Amino acid sequence: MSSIKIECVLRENCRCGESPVWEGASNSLLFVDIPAKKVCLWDSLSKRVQRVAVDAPVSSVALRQLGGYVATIGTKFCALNWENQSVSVLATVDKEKTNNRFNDGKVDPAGRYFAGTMAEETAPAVLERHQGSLYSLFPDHSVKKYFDQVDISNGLDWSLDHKIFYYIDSLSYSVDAFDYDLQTGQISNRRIVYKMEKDEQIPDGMCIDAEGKLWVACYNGGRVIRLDPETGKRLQTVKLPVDKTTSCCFGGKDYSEMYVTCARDGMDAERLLKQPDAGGIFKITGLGVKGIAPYSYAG
Ligand SMILES: O=C(O)[C@H](O)[C@@H](O)[C@H](O)[C@H](O)CO
Ligand SMILES: [Zn+2]
Repeated sequence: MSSIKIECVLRENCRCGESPVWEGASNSLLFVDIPAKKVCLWDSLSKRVQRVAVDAPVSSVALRQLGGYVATIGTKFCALNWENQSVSVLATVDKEKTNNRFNDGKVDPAGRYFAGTMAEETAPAVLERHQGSLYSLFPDHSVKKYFDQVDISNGLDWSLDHKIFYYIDSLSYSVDAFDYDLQTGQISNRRIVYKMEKDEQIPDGMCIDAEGKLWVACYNGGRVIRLDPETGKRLQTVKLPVDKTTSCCFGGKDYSEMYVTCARDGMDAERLLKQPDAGGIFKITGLGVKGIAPYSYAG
């Protein structure tokens, strides 16, 4: 057995930390704090953080082949120039839904930026139902809409052979799979691969490991779980010292470390006293499995 170590590497006090992405070229972790409207870049060597403020909730961030990053800000797919901190809009969705915003997003193996929307919450997981949709931004900046009726669009990733797209609508309490056509970006044949158990609470962000197994952050469950999408079985549970674990990614040397984001919003003063690292960035080592490098947006 490997010995698992969990460490809060950055006490960022995020209201809702999300979208951790490892940037190998800079040995850094990118992430967002959605309601705080900021994108952060934590240098794992110097331990320093750079922060860029934007003008609306920023729900995901990803690498861009041209340099800089892309991010979902409000209901816009945007390019983010890190050097001069400027944002340019690539496309806008849900124009008629004024209370909507983007939520989780990730780039597919062909360089398309997938992200879904949701109604803005009045409290964690309290919102008008069925307002969200799933979209992708193609490299030519055109937008494809896949489906609507989503509650909280979350965790997404692709199988190692790129033939399956994994997706979470949080309030369905399940992890779903679709057949994926990498050439066209089409999805089909939705099915459930895992149903959350009660104490696992709300499924949130997700990533795949180098063995094709899924890691799901459990919001209010204070853990990440490892799932076998082929058998539908949970293989492992790793508990963290914070309840509101929101997302996870692999990073570090050879992608052998896992980074986990979490939230403070929705915790009362007493809970916050017991969980002083809530809103921080956690590093898990000793998992004995590696991840894969993130894909970069191709437009
Ligand atoms: O980051 C997200 O996915 C949502 O924006 C968050 O608000 C919470 O994770 C959600 O409330 C949990 O269901
Ligand atoms: Zn999320």
